[in-house]
Amino acid sequence: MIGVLALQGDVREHFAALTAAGATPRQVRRPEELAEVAALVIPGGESTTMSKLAIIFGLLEPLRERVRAGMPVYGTCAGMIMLADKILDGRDDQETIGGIDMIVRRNAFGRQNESFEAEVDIEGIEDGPVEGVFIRAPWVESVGGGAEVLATFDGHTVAVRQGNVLATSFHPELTGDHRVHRLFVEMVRRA
Ligand SMILES: NC(=O)CC[C@H](N)C(=O)O
Repeated sequence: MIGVLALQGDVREHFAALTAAGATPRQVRRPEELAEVAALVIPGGESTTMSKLAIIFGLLEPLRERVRAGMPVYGTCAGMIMLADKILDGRDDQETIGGIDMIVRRNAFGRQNESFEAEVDIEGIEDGPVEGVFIRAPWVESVGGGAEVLATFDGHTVAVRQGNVLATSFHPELTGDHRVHRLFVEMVRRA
């Protein structure tokens, strides 16, 4: 059973992608719901709003604890920002869950290009590149020793994995290509 953090963002699209990848998704809005899932997807959306709502719903600390305890998590775009140990260009009061030893810059591609698509080769994904949908997307400015870079675009890191935590700058849930979700479901099965 894989939860989708349903505070804000493209929750429905992740539900569809996870279902297509063979998982059973559940909405997570409350700590009790978090306790019932084995893994979690953090959708794209707006990380400042997600941060605020996670605090209001009493989820921030429980999320940090579960990630520290090894729960598999996958974050796309705003979800990637939520999984960064440190962010740049965030709001002053913006909190993250953390989990990946990386510095992520919010809206990094956005300054050049609000929204675009590009082919991205991802380590561990076979049968060619995925179509990366970038929407006011962050990039990974730097990663620490424990984090593994899985993909770059235009010289910038756009997919990272550290142990059971996976993050992409782009939105595979919007493409109908479920290979990244299948990769995550595999990670969950092996965890
Ligand atoms: N597509 C997205 O998730 C955009 C992320 C958004 N720019 C943020 O800072 O949270």
